[in-house]
Amino acid sequence: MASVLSLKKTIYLGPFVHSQSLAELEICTQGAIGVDEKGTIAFVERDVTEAIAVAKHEGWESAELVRVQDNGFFFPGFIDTHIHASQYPNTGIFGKSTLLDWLNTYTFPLESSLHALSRARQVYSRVVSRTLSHGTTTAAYYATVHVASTNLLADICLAKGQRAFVGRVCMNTLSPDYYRDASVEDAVRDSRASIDYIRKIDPGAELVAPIITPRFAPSCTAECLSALGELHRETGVHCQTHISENKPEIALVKELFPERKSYADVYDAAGLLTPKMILAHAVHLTGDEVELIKERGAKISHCPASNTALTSGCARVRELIESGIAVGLGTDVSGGFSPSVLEMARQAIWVSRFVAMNDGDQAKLSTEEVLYLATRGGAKVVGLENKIGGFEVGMDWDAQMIGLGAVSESGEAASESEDPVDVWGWESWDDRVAKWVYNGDDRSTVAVWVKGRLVHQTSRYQR
Ligand SMILES: O=c1[nH]c(=O)c2nc[nH]c2[nH]1
Repeated sequence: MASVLSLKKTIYLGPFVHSQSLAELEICTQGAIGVDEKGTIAFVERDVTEAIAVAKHEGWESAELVRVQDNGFFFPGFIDTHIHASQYPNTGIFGKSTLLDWLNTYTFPLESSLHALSRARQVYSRVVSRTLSHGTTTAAYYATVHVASTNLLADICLAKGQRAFVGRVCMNTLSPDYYRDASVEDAVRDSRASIDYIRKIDPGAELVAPIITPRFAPSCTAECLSALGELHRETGVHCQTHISENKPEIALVKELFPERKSYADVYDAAGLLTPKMILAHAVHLTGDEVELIKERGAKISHCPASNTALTSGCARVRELIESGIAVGLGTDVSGGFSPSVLEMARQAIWVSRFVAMNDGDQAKLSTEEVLYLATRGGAKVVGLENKIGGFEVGMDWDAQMIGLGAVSESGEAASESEDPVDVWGWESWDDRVAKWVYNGDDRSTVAVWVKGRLVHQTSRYQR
């Protein structure tokens, strides 16, 4: 990793957009954000000229200046709260399967092939580069059961400069012979080995941290879940798993854990339902489970593309948010068909509209709300809400420069660069942002920074 201390003081000039609350998006059309040598935001100025912004801050006279290009704006980096790095080659491949047959047909064979480090290097290098190019500055990754390739994913995140939680997957039952933990002891020993390694390569968890990853209740015995709960208590490391994604899965959990009141109770009994747990999906939770998750302070990753692709169901996100649970967005590659959190924001809007068709208009999520889930909401889910997700003094500069295409008077694109969004010049700023949310893609992401370090740029980016 390039040392963050080698950064230069930089002032980012031009419009910026970020969430102030679930429903409120601040759009500052003439901003100046100063970022120090450690990649931390030192000041945020609104409605200032370039000259005044520089003059106002002693010691910033020779700071580097980065100006917004192409009708664009700075936006906080996206936070993908649930992504299987190991499944990236299968993105878009799911046929007509549903969860349990999808796992056996598509997922386990691919994941098991990543025991080969050469394959793991190829897949993990690509997924980290690809997600960075879509503006994902933080990702909560599932790797595989293999310690060496899981550790390699952490190395790659660190080298490419992506903030990440990296989890070695645990699965000691109902899993194929060729891809499983042989025993509870193995699951714990190998999880611990990966935790120790990741803590060694990034001791202060500046960028990369381990995350304990029981795959889901059907693939872990009660003994295994409890042992991982104990490891969680002992190490203080975050946890991630799946919950209540599809109905046959929920029926299976009932059959496997008859002594437990609910799916959520299975995790609670194991000591895993804590404020550091990220639960993916949560499509079919009962009222009692929502209550329990809220009481325990566990968080939820909403994965709309996956839930539609695998016909799992439509999560009732408004109810989850209103119950007080922190919710973020997850691509869930490769149950989800896209590595883009911007696409998830769109998909979350669509899913909420399908819920609204049954439950009423209050279920609909707005553009502002899904952008909150993609940034500040995600930051809460991974426990970094004081560090990332918005532009505040003291937070890290995890950001993306968004560019939008301009239309010339002749009706042609004003610049040579391919841009999926046409801006005519008469739109309000709210409308520009909406056009990006509905039509933008990685071509709109001109440059990306994590902790002040430039980690991705397109050919459009000029310094
Ligand atoms: O969407 C999902 N992807 C997975 O890999 C998985 N494993 C258990 N449950 C799962 N759900």
